[in-house]
This record gives sequence, structure tokens and C-alpha cells, in this order.
Amino acid sequence: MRLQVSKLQSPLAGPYSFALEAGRCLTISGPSGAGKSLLLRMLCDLDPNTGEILLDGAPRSGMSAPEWRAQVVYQPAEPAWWLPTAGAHFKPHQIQRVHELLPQLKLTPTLLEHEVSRLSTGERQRMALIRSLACNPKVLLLDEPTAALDPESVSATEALLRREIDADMSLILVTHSTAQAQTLGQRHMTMRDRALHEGTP
Ligand SMILES: Nc1ncnc2c1ncn2[C@@H]1O[C@H](COP(=O)(O)OP(=O)(O)OP(=O)(O)O)[C@@H](O)[C@H]1O
Repeated sequence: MRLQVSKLQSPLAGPYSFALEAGRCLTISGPSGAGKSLLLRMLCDLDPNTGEILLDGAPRSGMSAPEWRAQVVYQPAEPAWWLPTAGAHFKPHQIQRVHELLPQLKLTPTLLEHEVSRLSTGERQRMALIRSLACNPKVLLLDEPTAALDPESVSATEALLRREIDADMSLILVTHSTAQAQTLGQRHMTMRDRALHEGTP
């Protein structure tokens, strides 16, 4: 099992227990404010929480936070940028992978040199996904990754995510799109009042 979550809890949300296999996608939907982002933040250990998570059988409690977050990568709905250009956020060993990913999301390499603030919202959102995938995560936690995208970019993003899932990445995807949940997810959960319910999208 790729991810085994037991009794994950914070003062604000939980407890949550579920498991996700390698190369599978779990989608989570639910009304605004239901607690979806709180769950993703706990999974990548950004907010204080109790409980245990196993990653390919290895307990999170035995890893440092950076070690954990290198493998369980969280992309919030509005990702932060801390350097002037998108390209500056990549490490040298990631560059080849970045150049493979750019055309798959219909982005040109010149955008790497533009000021992040000059990129369109949709370009920034796709660039953020490239940043997440360039880490080669075992588990990717995505919060509404296509919210700002036109239909063609949504299709390109979904196709890329499908290929990554088929290549063994596990994805937990928060989405308000029923069609997207059906396209990408093998399992679906709904968050209501900070409780998770298994079901159909
Ligand atoms: N640090 C915090 N302290 C107190 N309340 C918080 C904190 N962070 C989030 N909340 C509250 O917890 C609730 C769940 O927030 P969360 O961001 O998980 O919602 P969500 O389901 O992701 O919503 P959306 O679909 O709008 O992104 C919200 O009411 C939010 O205001």
C-alpha cells in the first residue's frame, strides 16, 4: 500500500483513516469550508496533527518533515512563489524533466524566464504543477489544480496526470468537477462537516 492513514487528527479536523494504493487516484469533493484543504495540509505535515501515516510501509514518525514533504508533495489552490522567475524555482537536476513537462501543458520554455507576476493565472497554475511533478512525488496532493484553466488546458492537465498515475504516482485530488473526478479517480470521497464519506463523485 502506498499510503496508509490512521487516525489523522488536529484540533480543527479528523480523525481520518484511509488507504491508497500506488498508481491510484483518490478524489475528494465537498462544499467550500468542509475541510478538504485542512486534510491535505495534515497529510503533508504542514499543520500540527496526531495519528500515523505509512508511506510504502515506512512510518512518517521516522522521517524528518523535509524528507516526508519531498515524497508527499502538496500543491495548494494558490501556490506560493518566492523568487522572481518561475525558472529560478527549479534545481539544476530538475531542468531536463521541466523541459519534458512544459510542452505537455502547452507552455513554452521562454515562460521560465518571465517574472512570475507577469504570467497569466492559468500559466502560473500549470507552472506550479510542473514544480510539483519535477519533485517526482510518490504521493501528490492537489487542491483544485485546474480551477483557472481553459478547457484545452484542463484536458492537457488531466492527460498528464493520467500518465503520471499510470507511471505509479498516487494522487489525492481535491476537485469540484464531477467530470474530472470520474476521469481521473478510481476512488471518490466527499468531505462534509470535516467528515469523509466514501461514494461516487
Ligand atoms: N488555522 C485555522 N484556524 C481556524 N480555522 C481554520 C484554519 N484553517 C482553516 N480553518 C477553517 O476550517 C474550515 C475548513 O477549511 P478548508 O480550507 O479545509 O476548506 P475547504 O474544504 O478546502 O474549502 P474550499 O473548497 O473553499 O477550499 C474553514 O471554515 C476554515 O475557515
